[in-house]
Amino acid sequence: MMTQPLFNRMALIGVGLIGSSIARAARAQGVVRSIVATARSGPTRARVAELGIADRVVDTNAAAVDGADLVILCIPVGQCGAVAAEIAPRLAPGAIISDVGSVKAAVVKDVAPHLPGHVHFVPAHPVAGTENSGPDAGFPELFIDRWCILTPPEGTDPAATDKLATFWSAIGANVETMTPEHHDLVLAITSHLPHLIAYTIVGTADELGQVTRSEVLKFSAGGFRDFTRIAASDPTMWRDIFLANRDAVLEMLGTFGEDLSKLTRAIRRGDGDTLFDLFTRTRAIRRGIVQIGQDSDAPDFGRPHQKKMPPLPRPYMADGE
Ligand SMILES: NC(=O)C1=CN([C@@H]2O[C@H](COP(=O)(O)OP(=O)(O)OC[C@H]3O[C@@H](n4cnc5c(N)ncnc54)[C@H](O)[C@@H]3O)[C@@H](O)[C@H]2O)C=CC1
Ligand SMILES: O=C(O)C(=O)Cc1ccc(O)cc1
Repeated sequence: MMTQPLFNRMALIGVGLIGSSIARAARAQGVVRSIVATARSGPTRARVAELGIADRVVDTNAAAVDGADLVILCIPVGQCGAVAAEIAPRLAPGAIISDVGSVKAAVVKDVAPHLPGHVHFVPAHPVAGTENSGPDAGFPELFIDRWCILTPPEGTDPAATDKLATFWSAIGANVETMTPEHHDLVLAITSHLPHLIAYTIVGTADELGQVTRSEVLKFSAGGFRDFTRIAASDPTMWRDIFLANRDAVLEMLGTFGEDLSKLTRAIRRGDGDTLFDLFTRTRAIRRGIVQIGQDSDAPDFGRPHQKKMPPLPRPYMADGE
């Protein structure tokens, strides 16, 4: 019985946390025959070559996609349109073009118009990550038991979507398909707003000047410490996410603001019942999430070396297994 890679040549444009994790996981699972990688900066390309996580490192995005049957953009969402324009003339007929961006509707709008009719565009978002960036931050187990959401535009060949779903399953993810708009609404509340809150609270604490550096460290065993981890996330990536998902984030912020006002009023009035009822409900929600097992403690993501990783799934076996 032969183990057949799912793709012949995978091109990764951008080899930071996500790109390098895909490279490591895809190689570990034998899902691709070879990996070509590129990144915008020379030092990153040199580091990727040094780490040996790709078979070939090339200098330009256009050169990277030559002959690739899978191309994944692993770059900030604000860069996707320009990069699609750069690579479009060199894309091989039948290739699957995907991305890993945290926002989907804007990426579809920016990328799709540049792509030739002879390729398949299947956007994706692995809902897995950490606050760290760059090729050294990646690890092959990142996607295990995490969701990967595919948002194929209408009219996408279902066989291409299925093939990309198989790829993500092979590197450990649970795959779900939805529209880009639905994705953006859900992620606005589950991921984007929490990051905005973390950036705000850490910024506010800093501005108030009520905590010195040493006191933050000393007393950060509680919630604030978790916020500082999230608020250490990449500024370029998160600037792009908020600009690209503006409408959904603003909608969620509106609701959040109303709820915050209700809590403010309850505190001002000494209305303990309102506080207690909410905290009881949210505790049950957290316990439900943990039982479902789709999410573990977020702080652990940031310290993968301290986390006991589940075993990798067995190598991908193509037809004839
Ligand atoms: N960091 C996280 O936890 C997660 C990030 N994502 C998404 O994945 C994407 C990448 O994020 P990370 O890997 O964390 O970023 P990163 O900062 O670690 O890596 C980004 C890579 O893109 C390259 N790059 C930037 N602009 C480029 C261009 N124009 N051409 C070629 N290369 C370019 C950089 O050189 C770098 O190698 C983003 O769109 C982000 O929204 C998705 C899930 C989780
Ligand atoms: O580090 C964390 O807690 C994250 O939430 C990582 C993350 C960041 C962006 C995504 O689109 C998905 C996951």
